[in-house]
Amino acid sequence: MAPDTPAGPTSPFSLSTPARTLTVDGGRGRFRPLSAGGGTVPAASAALRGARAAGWDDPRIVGALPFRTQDPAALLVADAVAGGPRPPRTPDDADPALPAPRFRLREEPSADEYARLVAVAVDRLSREGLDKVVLARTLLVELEEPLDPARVLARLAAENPGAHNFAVATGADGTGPGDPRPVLVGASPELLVARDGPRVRSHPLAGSAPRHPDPATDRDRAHALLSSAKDLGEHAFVVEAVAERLRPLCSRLDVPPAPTLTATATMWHLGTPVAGLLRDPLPSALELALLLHPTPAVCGTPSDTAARAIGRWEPFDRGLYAGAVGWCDADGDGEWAVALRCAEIAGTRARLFAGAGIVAGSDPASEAAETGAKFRTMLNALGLGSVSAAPAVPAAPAAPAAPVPTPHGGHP
Ligand SMILES: C=C(O[C@@H]1C=C(C(=O)O)C=C[C@H]1O)C(=O)O
Repeated sequence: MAPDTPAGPTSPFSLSTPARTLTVDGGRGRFRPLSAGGGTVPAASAALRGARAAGWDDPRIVGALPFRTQDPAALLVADAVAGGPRPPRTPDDADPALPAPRFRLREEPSADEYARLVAVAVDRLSREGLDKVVLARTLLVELEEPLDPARVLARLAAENPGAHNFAVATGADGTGPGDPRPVLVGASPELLVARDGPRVRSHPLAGSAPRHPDPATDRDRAHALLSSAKDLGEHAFVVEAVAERLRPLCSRLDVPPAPTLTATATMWHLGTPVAGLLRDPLPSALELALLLHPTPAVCGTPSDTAARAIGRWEPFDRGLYAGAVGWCDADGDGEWAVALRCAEIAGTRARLFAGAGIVAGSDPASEAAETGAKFRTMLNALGLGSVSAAPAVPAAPAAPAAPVPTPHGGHP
């Protein structure tokens, strides 16, 4: 395993980015859940003050904010261990010799059902008063051996060196008696917000195309994305929303007039790096994350209408998926990534999430293929890279004798 393996199996929080790693030592570290009462921001300030008064070295709020603001967050106040930049990848990181595990898959909803849902959404957008809505689907994977979140995280970090790689104990109950608590593990390509003193940054993404193994086709896809009117329009909603929220707080805000390409191992995205200088009194990174979330990259435009449509149209609860994962220290500095390209792991089960922005010009089959391609990040990290590639979701391999048991409470 990588020498910088960011967390032991019991670590309740680990985040590793190209700039730093941040880990809560599950064995010896000091941490406690952030009490939900009285609002997140006052609770965070009180917890940080208390921890400082008690002599903690470097108390931070760490964890995850849910997609729906009314759902429970998974936040801790912790004496986190900060490390430097991630060392370069070692050949061992990717576990090349590991045999593909035996597994079963179930889609919720299936790629076809999802495409039908997208068609209905496209049809109803204007009647619902929506310019954009982000619709997601899930993939349930059941393996024979329990998954080790730390190992999955190490593989994600090896395969996605530019990402915000995270593992966060969700705080939810396990899915059955004796089941371990679920951990949200993922490799997000998207920076919701980072604050360093008065400097603020955000890197919204929207508009996507799957990578292709042939370099020429891969380049063609990237160029097509950069000039796609549908994707540029879908992207503009996100940048406008982020700029609109940040501008009143900033003495200066730089918003490039056009997006550039961001590449992950599996996807091309349109991205716009937004940077600014905050005015006094400086909002904390946690306040900024709560202010910006949910952006139209994961929700839609207008935001409230899109959130309600997602609640009606998606046949599952997002929980922490499409929320935000990150940290905020006692000075208010911090960094929050959008919780994407992730899975909730509990024991032998993983629930993968992937969504796509739907606008008037969306093609249902392409959006289904896009979500299929987005699953690849987690499938690869689970050792299921050989599962046939996108377009849609891979067919189940030969073998399943019995149906996959319900892996997620409340979804028969
Ligand atoms: C919703 C997801 O991704 C988001 C949606 C994108 C899009 O619609 O093009 C691109 C990047 C992300 O902001 C996801 O990965 O699940």
